[in-house]
Amino acid sequence: MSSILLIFFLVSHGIVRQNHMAMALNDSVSANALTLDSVRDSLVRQEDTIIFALIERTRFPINSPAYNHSYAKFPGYSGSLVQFVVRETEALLAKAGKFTNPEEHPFFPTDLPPSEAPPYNYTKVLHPAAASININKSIWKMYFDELLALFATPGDDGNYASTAASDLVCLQALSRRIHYGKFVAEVKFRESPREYEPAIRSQDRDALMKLLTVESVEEMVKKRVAKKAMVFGQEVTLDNNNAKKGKYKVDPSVVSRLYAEWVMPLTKLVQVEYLLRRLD
Ligand SMILES: O=C(O)C(=O)C[C@]1(C(=O)O)C=C[C@@H](O)C=C1
Repeated sequence: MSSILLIFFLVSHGIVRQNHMAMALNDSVSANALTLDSVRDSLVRQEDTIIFALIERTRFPINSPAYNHSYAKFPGYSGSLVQFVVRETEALLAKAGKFTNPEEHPFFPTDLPPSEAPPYNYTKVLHPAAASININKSIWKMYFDELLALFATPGDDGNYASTAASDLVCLQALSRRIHYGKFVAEVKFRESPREYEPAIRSQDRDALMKLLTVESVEEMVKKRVAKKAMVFGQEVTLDNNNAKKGKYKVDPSVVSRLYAEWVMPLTKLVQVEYLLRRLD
């Protein structure tokens, strides 16, 4: 029963998000309305999603059996509980049409079932080569090998399935944000094709990285996400005297570091990968 509830939660969650992002495509990333401001607005909004997802994950301690390959045997699987939850959920959401949206990228793309939903005509914004770019392997590694230990408290409360469901929400939010680099790169290319074309023709990664980097924006992003972590993660009480000042559900410096060391560098990597293929 509980696994049915879990799947139901994940499905409804995925579908709600998909509708939200489909709106984003229609509203802010329609082919003509594509501007650097509109894609940056989406990145700013996605910060909220990521920070709330991290806050939700902090409801559980680290719960390491969820990541231990020998914890449980699920039929047909040799991996961990979290792999089982992510694979099974992605298979279900694939049938419901999730991955027909160019903003969505599966963590386990091999053997995904086809969509059984009626096709939706997403605005075609990206170069077709975008479909070949999926860096979720690096995002998975970063999340489990580096990030998790920085914000989840030590301990074990037995809630492994819910923990895995929370991890999935974090992973999806991070993946969507990082792969949004495709849209950022497309808008940058459209705004100054003459600047980008020589570096694309010579397949010069370093030159592309230099062209697309805006350090002042990165500084702003790092400060803003730390501030959001303070605002979203504070203890809210009606009694001012009881407010636990300076105690946040997720450490603002960890969120800032997440963006500085992983989210922005990986978004830039996606941008470079996309631009390298932009003239194919
Ligand atoms: O806003 C941009 O111009 C982006 O390319 C996005 C982004 C980011 O990931 O937030 C990445 C590279 C830039 O150096 C600044 C910010």
